[in-house]
Amino acid sequence: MLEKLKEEVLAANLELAKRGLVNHTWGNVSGIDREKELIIIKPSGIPYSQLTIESLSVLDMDGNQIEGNLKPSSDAPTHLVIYKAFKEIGGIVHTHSPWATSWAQACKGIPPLGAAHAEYFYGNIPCTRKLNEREIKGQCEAETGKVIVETLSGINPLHMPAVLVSNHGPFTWGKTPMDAVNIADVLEAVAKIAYRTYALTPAIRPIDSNLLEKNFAKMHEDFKPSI
Ligand SMILES: O=C(CO)[C@@H](O)[C@H](O)COP(=O)(O)O
Repeated sequence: MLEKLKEEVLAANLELAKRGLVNHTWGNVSGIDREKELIIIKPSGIPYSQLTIESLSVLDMDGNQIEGNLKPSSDAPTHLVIYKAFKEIGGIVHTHSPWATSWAQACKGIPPLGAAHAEYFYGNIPCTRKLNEREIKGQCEAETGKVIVETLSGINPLHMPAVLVSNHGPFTWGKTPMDAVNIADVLEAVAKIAYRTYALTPAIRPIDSNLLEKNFAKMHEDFKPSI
């Protein structure tokens, strides 16, 4: 089971690079084995072109390294906090993809402006509050996870599978690592389209709530629309 998950995490990391969602060594994908309570994550600072099964880091839920000789991603504490809070997810992606990161750096959520957004995200893609000085000087990556969980409070994470971290970039998730990559890809497109929509019509209003429901329901069998 862990070997299969390693294959999935490697494939998802390589796909992230193939789709142009990451530059240099930025970003990372992880996956979780809920039975064994272990996560597998990209090693820190390693180019995507050099990734192998053996280079991946296996961590327990306290962040202790169980397998792998390389340093795990510096974002591992963020991933761990998210996995502990969102039990229904199996994979997490972090990127600095330019359009989504532009919104994150501007500390702005992305309102639902059209059907493409509504098929994947049920409402405004939220942006976290900024970390305070104590959080930045403390365990900043774990605090980033906490502020993500705080931002998604009361929201089904599979209905809002993305967040923008203020002054940083996007995190996305899904049932599998590859699902989280697909969401990162859609998020980047939605962020670009929304930016251009505002450029054309700065006073644009969000999509009608009935249209939001209808489009979201089309893609999510578990979602029961009120109309
Ligand atoms: O956002 C950050 C750093 O703030 C990271 O996503 C880096 O882009 C990659 O870090 P490593 O996974 O290589 O440690």
